[in-house]
Amino acid sequence: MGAVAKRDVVLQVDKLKKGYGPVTIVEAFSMKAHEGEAVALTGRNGAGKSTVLRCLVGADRPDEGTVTVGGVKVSETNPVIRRDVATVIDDLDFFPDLSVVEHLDLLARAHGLTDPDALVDEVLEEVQLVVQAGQLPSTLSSGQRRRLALATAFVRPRRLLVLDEPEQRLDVEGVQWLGRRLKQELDGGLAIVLASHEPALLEAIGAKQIRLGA
Ligand SMILES: Nc1ncnc2c1ncn2[C@@H]1O[C@H](COP(=O)(O)OP(=O)(O)OP(=O)(O)O)[C@@H](O)[C@H]1O
Repeated sequence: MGAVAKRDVVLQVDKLKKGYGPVTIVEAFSMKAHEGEAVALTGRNGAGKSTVLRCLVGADRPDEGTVTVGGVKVSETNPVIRRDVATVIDDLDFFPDLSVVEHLDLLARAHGLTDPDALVDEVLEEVQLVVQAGQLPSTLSSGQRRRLALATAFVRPRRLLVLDEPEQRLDVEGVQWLGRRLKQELDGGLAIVLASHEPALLEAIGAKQIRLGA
């Protein structure tokens, strides 16, 4: 029997508590995600999945508890965290006057890739936005905007991928593609944490499931 390689912990959450006003949404929430591991948050609408994900990427500050990535405490402004964590939590904050290809090129360069053309072309092909490469985000269909948001995660360095319902608005083939793509990422050693209502996607990537709420 071959030895199983020891996988490093990428994300560690300890006793996270987060609420809004007097309402506690999550409490005493702890989890880990190792290299090559997918962890899915499931549960009903309003259970707190997005709330947890926002705390994981530093977009929201926990009321209590700690979140670390590679041993470094998470904050959105920490350059180590910004380098290591690729996030697709929503797809609304595009620059209105940059085309699809310019978005991907800018992002890749901002993360230190000096000649990203080949990678950007490859990712555009993969998300089927080659024809739309010159369009502004506002002219894309809703599913195409989702594809662009997902593409942004694949043109930059990453150790941890955090995705909020990545299957949203994708067509059937798109969801199947996403399953295959995320599996490749896992095989390459990435850790993935996602919220999802799509059991087929979770099965495709062999995600460990954590159910929030009742
Ligand atoms: N900024 C906010 N102010 C007040 N309440 C909020 C805020 N953000 C979220 N909530 C509440 O927190 C709860 C959890 O919301 P959250 O978006 O985390 O749920 P979710 O599990 O991701 O749901 P869904 O499956 O519908 O996406 C909801 O009751 C929501 O109304």
